[in-house]
Amino acid sequence: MANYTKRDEVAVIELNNPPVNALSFEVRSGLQNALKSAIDDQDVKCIVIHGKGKNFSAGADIKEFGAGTKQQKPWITDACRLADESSKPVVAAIAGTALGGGLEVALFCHYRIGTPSCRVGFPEVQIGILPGAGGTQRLPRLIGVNSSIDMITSGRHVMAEEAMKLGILDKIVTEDIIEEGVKFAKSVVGLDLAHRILKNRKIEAVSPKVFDDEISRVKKKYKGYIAPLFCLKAIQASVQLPYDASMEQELQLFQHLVGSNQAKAQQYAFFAERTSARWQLPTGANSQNASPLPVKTAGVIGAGTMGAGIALCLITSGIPTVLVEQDQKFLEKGIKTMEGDLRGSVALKKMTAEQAKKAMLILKPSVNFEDLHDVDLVIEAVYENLALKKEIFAKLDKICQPQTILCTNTSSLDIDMIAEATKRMDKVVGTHFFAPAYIMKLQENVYGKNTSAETVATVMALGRRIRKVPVLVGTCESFAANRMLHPYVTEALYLVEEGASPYEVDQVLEDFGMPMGMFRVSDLSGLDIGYKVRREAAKRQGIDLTLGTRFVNGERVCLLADVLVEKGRLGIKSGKGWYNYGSPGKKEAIPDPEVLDIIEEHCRKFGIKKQKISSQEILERMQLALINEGFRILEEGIVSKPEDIDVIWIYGFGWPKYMGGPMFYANEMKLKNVYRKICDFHQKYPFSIHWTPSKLLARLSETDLPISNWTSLINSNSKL
Ligand SMILES: CCCCCCCC/C=C\C=C\CC(=O)SCCNC(=O)CCNC(=O)[C@H](O)C(C)(C)COP(=O)(O)OP(=O)(O)OC[C@H]1O[C@@H](n2cnc3c(N)ncnc32)[C@H](O)[C@@H]1OP(=O)(O)O
Repeated sequence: MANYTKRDEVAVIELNNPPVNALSFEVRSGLQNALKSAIDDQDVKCIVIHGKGKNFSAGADIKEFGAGTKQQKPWITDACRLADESSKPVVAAIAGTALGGGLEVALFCHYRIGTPSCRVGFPEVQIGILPGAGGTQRLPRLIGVNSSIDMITSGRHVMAEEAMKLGILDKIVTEDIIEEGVKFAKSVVGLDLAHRILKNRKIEAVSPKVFDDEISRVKKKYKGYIAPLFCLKAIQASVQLPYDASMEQELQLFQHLVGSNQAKAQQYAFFAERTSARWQLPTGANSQNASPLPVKTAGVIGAGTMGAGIALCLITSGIPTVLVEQDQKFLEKGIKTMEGDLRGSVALKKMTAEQAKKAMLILKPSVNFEDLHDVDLVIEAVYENLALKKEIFAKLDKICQPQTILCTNTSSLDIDMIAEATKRMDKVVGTHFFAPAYIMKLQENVYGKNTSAETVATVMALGRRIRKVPVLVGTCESFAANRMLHPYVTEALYLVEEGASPYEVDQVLEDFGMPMGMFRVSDLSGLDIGYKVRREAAKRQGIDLTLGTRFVNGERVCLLADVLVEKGRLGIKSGKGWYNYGSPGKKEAIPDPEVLDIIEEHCRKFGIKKQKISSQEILERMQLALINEGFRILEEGIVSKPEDIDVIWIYGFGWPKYMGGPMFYANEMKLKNVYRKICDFHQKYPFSIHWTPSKLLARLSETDLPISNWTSLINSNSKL
């Protein structure tokens, strides 16, 4: 709803829908009625609109765009048209965020003032739609076409200072926002409002070439996403058509997008991220009843690629950090990497040179473990070796304060075994970052059997603070993220053995929307890593893995990647892997006939008959293999809800948001179809353990219920 009060001759309208004042039906009706009252009231000379609590408004209520619901009238435009027509000045007083429809409300006002920390923006593209209440028409009239294209197609939030420079804000105020709003509104009473009404403003002439260039840029930058292209169409309409006609065009484009599959998937992804922040432990402790410990200072052990990246996340979030390496030379190398990454961020305008400098000032590089004595939390990021990690944790247990939380960045080792090296098993937890740690958003937090709720709450809160998307998972071999990768990678290798080329497989995945095909990713990570991991794992089981091995414990294996390694093809670092890169370190991946010969030779050796495999089969086998593993992970309680898996794939491996994530994808395919196809593959490939259908999937597929119901069904266990 919207509250209406008066302060002398000033009407104050408060958007009231906590926590973010989303513009639900009640708020829109309330705003319309309040504006009407203020305009009709002879004593009112000016009007201020503000948001209750910390935010002005986060825009339209996204839940109202859900499948099948039509937004009830009044729409934002209906409510705000009154402001356009008002002869009394209307001022938007912005604290916190004014996003999407929230900013559109503000653009209907004659003036906008904001606090120094306020943010404005049109993030609609991120949920698959466009600003549908005149944003694409009014912003270009206020700040010009080029800046509008940037803001609307990127969806980025613009901070107060930049908003002021662009002309979105008329003033930045430092005192109480309502008081300032009232003061400002009084000061503009009697001034001519004609030029303050945005719909009346002339729009600059822009050549069609600008839009042609922008279409090419957007297609490349936001590959596969349709919303940014629709935004461009709407902005172009603002240039080409009179206001009323282009508003109509904006609405039509909006309506098309709002019913699209991409919008459905992206909005699902928006809420999945928030759902996955609501964690729960098997003990019943959860994000509602556990409190995080304060993290004022942190430590990182290991200044390699991962350690340096993690330290960078911490210092750029304002957390003073001690970075410990055992060797001065490695430490210096790590610092150089960090400085280089910061320079990159400055060049990309993600931060100022001043901010980068400030970040480095709170880094304390050290070769002395004792320097970790007073930090609140330590993240160990040395290489994957259980004995080494145990040794480090035993040492940390002695050096650090009793309340200090000890985290490991292990991607596969048993958290409980690491914790056993300490006398504080409740304070040991996995914080698994993804390479490059400074860039990738996923933080897979792993609890062990003794990890306390307080510890989990602390690392989940830390994740958000350092701008990551934290997801909580339980302990199992490779945890949730990498465990799901295993069948995906394995199936890709089988497909290549059976007749698809690595380049066809990659093309299919990239056409689907993955940022890189599986074979390109392997080249980037280095094929030798998998080679070593496979050999060590086999050794632990007493198996001697050779290039002649075809089965391990009755399961088919394909060691084609190892054949490449033994030929010196380690990936990008050696200039050759699945692709040819010309020379080591170069990034351009060129398909290599030599690799096709190696595959040919491998297949001849084992008598494998090659056949034509369709793109559809490639996609289905790779996606369904990982989806089946996802259901097993869910079934075992390693994650507590399907959204966790989708968030992991979106933020850890670049699954396109417009496809929602693998569990959402399965939901869209209908589980009975997913299950049937998995059963078919199981029958066809009995020696691939990953095709054994998940029992949970089998049971859920009988219910035909949508993904939003799976968690309660799993928890209640009633119908399963
Ligand atoms: C079909 C017929 C056509 C009808 C024509 C209609 C014409 C349409 C006209 C206008 C259309 C406008 C489009 C929009 O405005 S779409 C919304 C655009 N805004 C956004 O995308 C902003 C989304 N929100 C955020 O980015 C963040 O929430 C932020 C505001 C930055 C606050 O972040 P933070 O403090 O971290 O808090 P949370 O993200 O955890 O959010 C708190 C809870 O609030 C829920 N939330 C947030 N925003 C919305 C929203 N816009 N709608 C509904 N709910 C929202 C969020 O889910 C959290 O909920 P919970 O605690 O339950 O998880």
